[in-house]
Amino acid sequence: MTAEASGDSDGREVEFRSGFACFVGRPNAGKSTLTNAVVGSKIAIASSKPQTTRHAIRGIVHRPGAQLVLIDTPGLHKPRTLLGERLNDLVRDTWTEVDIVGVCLPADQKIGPGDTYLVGEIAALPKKPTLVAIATKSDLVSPERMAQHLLSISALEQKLGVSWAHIIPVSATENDQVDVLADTLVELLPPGPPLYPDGDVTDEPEETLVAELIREAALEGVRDELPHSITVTIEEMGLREGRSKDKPLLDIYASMVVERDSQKGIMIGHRGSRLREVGAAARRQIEALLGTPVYLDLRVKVLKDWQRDAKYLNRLGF
Ligand SMILES: Nc1nc2c(ncn2[C@@H]2O[C@H](COP(=O)(O)OP(=O)(O)OP(=O)(O)O)[C@@H](O)[C@H]2O)c(=O)[nH]1
Repeated sequence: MTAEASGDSDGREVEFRSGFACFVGRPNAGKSTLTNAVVGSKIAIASSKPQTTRHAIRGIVHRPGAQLVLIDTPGLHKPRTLLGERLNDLVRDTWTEVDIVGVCLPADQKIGPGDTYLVGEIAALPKKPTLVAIATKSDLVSPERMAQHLLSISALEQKLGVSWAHIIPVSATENDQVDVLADTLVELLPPGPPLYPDGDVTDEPEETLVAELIREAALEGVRDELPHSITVTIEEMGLREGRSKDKPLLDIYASMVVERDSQKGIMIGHRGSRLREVGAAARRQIEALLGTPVYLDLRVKVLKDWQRDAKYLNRLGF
């Protein structure tokens, strides 16, 4: 058996498949949760606040004879800030690079203008990816409602001039049909060599994952426009020197960046209570992800109106 081919049950050589897929859908459609479920590991931040995904995070699904790389994109939305515009560009760039696009259409909501706009945009791309329609959040609806939803999805083919390779209902939270979806995506991949070492689940640098986990903890319980104003930077990260190999400690110095002094107050909380809670929650998640005890030094910084400022955006890596 070579690295690029594996035997099937009859002992014949089958070609290795590899490629990229991404999930698209309106904000809150369940894209991040589904990416996590398919990859089987927590790599993309999922939260109940719409539009909290900012990075194209890749998760890697390994199957005998195939490798699927999943890209998690932010929801496409009407840009109100420079950050919004850059995020939309990022989404469009991603669509042109992937082999498969999974369009997430939440079963608990009627297909609306936002969805048809999105599918229409993909249909107009010069190089069309293979399209799979995914009826997400199947656990929230009755079989009757699901049947109706699947019919509406099917009707989009004629209405928008697209063609679904498959239409699949899934529940990411109940882990229903997630395997079926993963297998389907893998089957649709073109022949190609493995793209990542066996066993890697993501190519995101550890620092990005850590920053995302802190941001996820910071988003817990905040309201209104604040979720969009928070970003996290890692100032320094490294194993503490002088510790024995079996007792490592990872030092992380991180800042939660907000746009205004008033937001800083909210993030810190009464006598620092919120900051402590966020720090503790984030530390638990980071330790679980990296398997190392962590010392987390977490601060709050104000970068005035960073979402509208090109200089800040560049500095923050957007
Ligand atoms: N009941 C149920 N809830 C789900 C399911 N998948 C996602 N959710 C919930 O829906 C909300 C949004 O999920 P996300 O995965 O963050 O959605 P998203 O499409 O990535 O959102 P954006 O980042 O805003 O584009 C969260 O509260 C999830 O817990 C599902 O299969 N069933």
